[in-house]
Amino acid sequence: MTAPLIIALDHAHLETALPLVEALDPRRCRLKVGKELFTREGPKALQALHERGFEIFLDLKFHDIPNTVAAAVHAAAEQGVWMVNVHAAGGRAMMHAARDVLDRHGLKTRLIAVTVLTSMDDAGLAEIGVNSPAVDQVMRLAQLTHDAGLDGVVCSAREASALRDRFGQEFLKVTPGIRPGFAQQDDQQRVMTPGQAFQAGSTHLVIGRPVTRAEEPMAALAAIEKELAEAERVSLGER
Ligand SMILES: O=c1ccn([C@@H]2O[C@H](COP(=O)(O)O)[C@@H](O)[C@H]2O)c(=O)[nH]1
Repeated sequence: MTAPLIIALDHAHLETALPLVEALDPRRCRLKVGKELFTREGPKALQALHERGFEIFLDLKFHDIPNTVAAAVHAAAEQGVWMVNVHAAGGRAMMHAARDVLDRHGLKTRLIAVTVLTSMDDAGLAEIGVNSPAVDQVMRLAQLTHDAGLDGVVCSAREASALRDRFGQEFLKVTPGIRPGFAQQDDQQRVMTPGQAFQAGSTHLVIGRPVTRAEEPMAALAAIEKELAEAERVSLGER
């Protein structure tokens, strides 16, 4: 199995993230840099992680007018990140513009779109005027994302099997909200365990606090890898 794990470096400073980074191995995982770390440290954080051999998912979830988002996606891709994302709710024209700028410049950075945040449940969606279950809204935004030619979506693992059925294995399903049995749910609503997520068809599992806040992060990571290997054995046995 090529490592499907993406560790979310939700640290305040590069300096506090580096001890964990030094313990990790680029063959075992990719790294996700999000709003907090990037806002404080900027491109130098990407450079430091690239120098250590990691592929980076720059998770800034761009959501603005097409011209602005395309320029931001271009800027991210120029820094050599493996993956970048936008909000699908920004709409078809915005996603087209982002796709187009990468294609015109021959940039291979994966471009994906956030459907419904994993911290949202049906009640939370209703509060913002979306009166359909999360899974329906995910499928609606994923269809738009697919039509706009993006490489995949951010969704919860709970929607992964429906997405696999409609769009196939190649369309990326990047799933945060992963909670192993030993971890707390925190602010996540639509959660699954690593094994369940793998079996449901997640192509990449984003994991933050269950590893980064664990008393022994490397032991937590090893337990997750063991669970994934077991899930893979089961799924191979089923074929
Ligand atoms: O729908 C989404 C989109 C992004 N995230 C990000 O993933 C990680 C999850 O961290 P945990 O500590 O494992 O909860 C975090 O960086 C979020 O910004 C998400 O959770 N849900």
